This record gives sequence, structure tokens and C-alpha cells, in this order.
Amino acid sequence: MGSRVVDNCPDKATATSNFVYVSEADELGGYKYVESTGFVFGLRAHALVPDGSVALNGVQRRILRVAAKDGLELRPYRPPKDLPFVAMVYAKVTGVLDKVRPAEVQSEELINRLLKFKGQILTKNQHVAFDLDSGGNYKLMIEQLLIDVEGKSLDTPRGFLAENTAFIFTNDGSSPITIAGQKGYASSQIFKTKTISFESLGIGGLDKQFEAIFRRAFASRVFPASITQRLGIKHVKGILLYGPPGTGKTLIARQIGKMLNGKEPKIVNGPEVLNKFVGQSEENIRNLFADADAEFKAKGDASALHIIIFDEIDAICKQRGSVRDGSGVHDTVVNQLLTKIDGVDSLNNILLIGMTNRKDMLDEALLRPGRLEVLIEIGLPDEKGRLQIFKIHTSKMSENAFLAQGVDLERLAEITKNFSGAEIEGLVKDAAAYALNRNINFDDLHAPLEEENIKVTMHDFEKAFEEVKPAFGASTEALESYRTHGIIPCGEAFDHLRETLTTLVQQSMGLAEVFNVSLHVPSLRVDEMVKVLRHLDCFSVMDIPQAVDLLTSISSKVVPMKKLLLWLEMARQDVPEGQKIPLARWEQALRDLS
Ligand SMILES: Nc1ncnc2c1ncn2[C@@H]1O[C@H](COP(=O)(O)OP(=O)(O)OP(=O)(O)O)[C@@H](O)[C@H]1O
Repeated sequence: MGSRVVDNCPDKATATSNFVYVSEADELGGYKYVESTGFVFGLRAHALVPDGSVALNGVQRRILRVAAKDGLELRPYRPPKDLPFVAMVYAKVTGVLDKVRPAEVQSEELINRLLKFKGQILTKNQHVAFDLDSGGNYKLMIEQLLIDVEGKSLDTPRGFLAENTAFIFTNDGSSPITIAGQKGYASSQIFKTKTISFESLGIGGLDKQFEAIFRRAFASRVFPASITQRLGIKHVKGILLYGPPGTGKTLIARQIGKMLNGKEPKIVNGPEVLNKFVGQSEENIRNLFADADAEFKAKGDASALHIIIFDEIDAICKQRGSVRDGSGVHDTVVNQLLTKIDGVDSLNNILLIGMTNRKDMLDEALLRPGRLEVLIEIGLPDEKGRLQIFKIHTSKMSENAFLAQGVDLERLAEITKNFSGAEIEGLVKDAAAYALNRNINFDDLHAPLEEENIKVTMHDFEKAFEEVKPAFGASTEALESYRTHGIIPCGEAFDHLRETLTTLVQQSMGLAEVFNVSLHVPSLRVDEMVKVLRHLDCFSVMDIPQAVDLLTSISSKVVPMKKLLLWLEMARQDVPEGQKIPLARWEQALRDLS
């Protein structure tokens, strides 16, 4: 059927219809669709189109890469019988012209307008020009088409636009057009980019944790509300990152904030929020949520995501009642925080990322479902993670040729067992300081530095390694100080574990050096408490049953070992050296602390 001469559309109505037009005498006139360069268009005949021409709007000319007066091959297109109806279109909306002023478009108007193209065939990567009654010429850039096959969403390269086709408007930040009131579809825009590179984010060894955070806290926000509501999923509003200091908790929280399209995250520090003036701490918490509150009231589910990063959250959330400042400030602050996440006026547009080194000190109420419910441990990095961290922190040196040839990062990762990310960073800095020192002329501090002589060598790293010691794991003194009370046989489970481990160690005598065993004793039952108190010898034997009774009546039937030791220490404070704790003192300490 051959080539047609490209012409402009006769008027605005034809230009915004997404049809292509031929003359009334054209032999293609009998067909409903034509195909060119892989795109399919609805075809209409029009009295104002000259014979032998095809009228295209500017957006169509662009995707077909032709200009007015060019020739264009057109072929009639008969939709195959199995051409599917599109269930969901992922597309970006931008202006028809490259330069377009920022504007806000209501999604309802947008969708109603786009559904006027019902019955047309859409192809992936196609651009569709349209106008809106409220003004403005826009183009829809189709990124992905999904069809519904037996409840599963599958990709399709082409399909019919149907009455019930759903739209998800994405925006990678390149379009100045924001879509308001997306009825939950807005969520698909939360990530700035489609892929994540951890190394470029400067985070080493935390891929698994990141994946877990994504899966558990963000997946629900990527899908449109229409899907999450059908699945009965509620957005996660709080994450707790916990683990030893310097392992990258703050780093990961900040990077999450940067990756998301939401508002700039707010970062606060627990102790900063607390204020000695009555009501001021609560006010600080309210202020923290004020912007999210205002936007949620104005825009509801279409509001952007507000991220609040709460460092040292344990400072404000210590178990309620456990703080003895007599003011009850901590309680009201925690309550205030809980209301915002989970109360009657709770907000759906917030994500609270709490961080702590002391998860055990947190008020359990804060960790219930609907609150800080996703708990992610950020532990010490393994060897692979350490290598990544070394690479991250030496990348600048390496780029600028300051890293000597013989530096073996793999070897360094191997020997830095128990080092946290921050300690690895410290070690790199220390090694660099050695290299710099070597190049300083102490006789003449004004002598010019010869840059090309500055090389950080393996020897510098070795010297730094002698100096920087990890806070965890390696220090025997620290371990001893944790066991001031010796090992207390506190129950059947403990005895069983000890026997099994002893047998294992005996069986592999000679290998014993390489064993590292750590025991975690979560909570003690009544009989176990009796054994522990007996072992610690801090009450007279006669008083022990009553001491346990007091403990369980004031606290609970099951008490964490750490808590028990803390209480004992408090109770012992006013008791003279060598004397047992009197029951009255014990009761008073329990009441003060519970
Ligand atoms: N996994 C890591 N990858 C790269 N750098 C890291 C990593 N962990 C820590 N660091 C380095 O150590 C610095 C301090 O880490 P960060 O403040 O994130 O630790 P943290 O776990 O929040 O510690 P704290 O509990 O003491 O607040 C970071 O700014 C970064 O330079």
C-alpha cells in the first residue's frame, strides 16, 4: 500500500485524538488500524487531508522519526484474535514540548481523558499526545503494559485500551508534571531510580539487610492501593534498625531517605528531643510530624511519603516507667509518638526509622505490629562485607593513585574479624595518616609536599591494624567484665546446652581455640530465678523465695536476666559491703524501677 507524504493534522481535535488521518479517497480508508515502525495507530479518513498524505501530530512524528513532507510507509494492521486488553499501563506524563512549566494535574481528570482512547491499540514505548479541559498539552510516555492472566500480571508489548484499564503514573524526577490524587497509585513513584547500586550508595556488606528492609517495608508502597487493598496489606510505618555502634545504621537510614521520592527525611536524635521543660518534649515530637500531618490532611493517600529518622530512639523510649526522673516525661513522649504511628489520628504517609544499640531497653509497646514492626539487625560485617567496605573507603585514594600497588584489600578484610564499618573506616584513615606523616619534613614544615610520593602502603595498613582495635568480640578483658558473676547455671535448657557444648569441645580437643561460644539467656522463669539468686548469694537463703515472690508480683512471671541483674545492682547500692540485701530494700528498689 506504500508510502504516504507526512502532513500536519488539520486541527486541534484531530491532533489530540491519537488517530492518524488519510484522505477520504485513500485506499487505506477501509481499515481501522495501520502499523508503522512497530507502532499501531487507529486510522480515520478526513476531508481536509490531501490525497496521498498521512496527517500526524508532532508526538507521532517524533516517535516515527519523520518530519512534514517526508515519506512514511504504512501497512494495514489487523489485530490478531488473541490481542489482549491491557489491565495496567505504567506511564510518565510530561508536556508535549520539551520545555514545560511545572504543573499539577488531577489524576481523575487525566484518567477520564485517557480512557477516551478506549479501543485504540497501545504499544510499549509509544507516546500519546492529549489535551486537558483544564488546559495544557501533554504526552503520555508508555513504559510498561500489563495484562491479567488468571490473577497474575504479565508483561505485554501491545494491547487494547479498555474501559477498566488502570494507570500508574510514574515519574523518575524528569517530568515537571506532578499527578495529584492518584487514589493510591502515587505509591509507584516512591523510588527515584529503578535499580539500586549499594556500592555507589557507599554502603558495604548490607545487601541482605537492605533487601529485607525493601521487601518488608517498601514493597507494599510500590504497588497501587487497588492491589494492596485487595491483598489486605497495610503499609509498614516503622522500622527499627538495631545492632552494635558504627555498623552503618545511620548510613543506611540516610541512604533510604535519599533513594525515595518523598520529602527530605527529618533526622533527630533521641536525647535532643527530650527537654526538661514540661510539655516541650511532646511539643518536639508533634513538630516532627507537623508537615506530614498537614499534607495528609490536605491530600490524604496522595500525600508524599515523609521519613523521620530517629537516632538513639532508646533515649526517649526506654521502657515506660523505667526512668526515675519522677517527671513521667518519657511516658508521655512515647505515648505521643505512638499516637502518630498507630493512634486514632495516625498518619498513613509516614515512615519512622528508629535506630538503637540497645534494643533490649526499648518499650515493648513500640515494637508491636503497626508500630516499629520491622526489626532489622545491622550486625558486624562478614569478610565479604568488610572487603566491600574497604573498597568504598579506599576508592578515592585508589582513583587518585594514592594507594600503593601491594595493598591487598582481600587480606585486610580477612584479618579484620569483628571490625565494624566505622572501625574499618578508622583503620583506613589511620593508614593514610601514616603515609602522610612519612612525607612531612619536620625540619621544614613549609617545604612543599611532593604529591606523587604519597602512597598508602600495606605496611601503613599493618601499623594501623596494630592500633585500631575492634570494640566487639576480640577483647578478652571486656568478655571477662561481662561475666563478673561467673556462669550461672540457671535452668534445664542451660544445663543441656552446656553439656552438649562441653562434649563437642572435648571431641575436638586441640580445636578448642577456634571455638567462640556466646550464650544468650533471654528470660528467666520462677525456678530459674531462684537458682540465679542462690548463686549470686545476695539474699539470705531464707529470703530467696520471698524475694522471687516480690519480683514476680511487681514485675512479671518471666524476667529477662539483664533486668534482674540491673535491679540487683540498684538494690545493692545502699547496702553495706558484705551484707545481704534486706527484703524491704529489695521491694523498694523494685517499686522504684517498675
Ligand atoms: N556498612 C558500611 N559500609 C560503609 N561504611 C560504613 C559501614 N558501616 C559504617 N560505615 C562508616 O562508619 C560511619 C559511621 O557509621 P554509622 O553512623 O552509620 O553507624 P551506626 O550504626 O549508626 O552507629 P551508632 O549506633 O554509633 O550511631 C559511616 O558514616 C561510614 O563512614
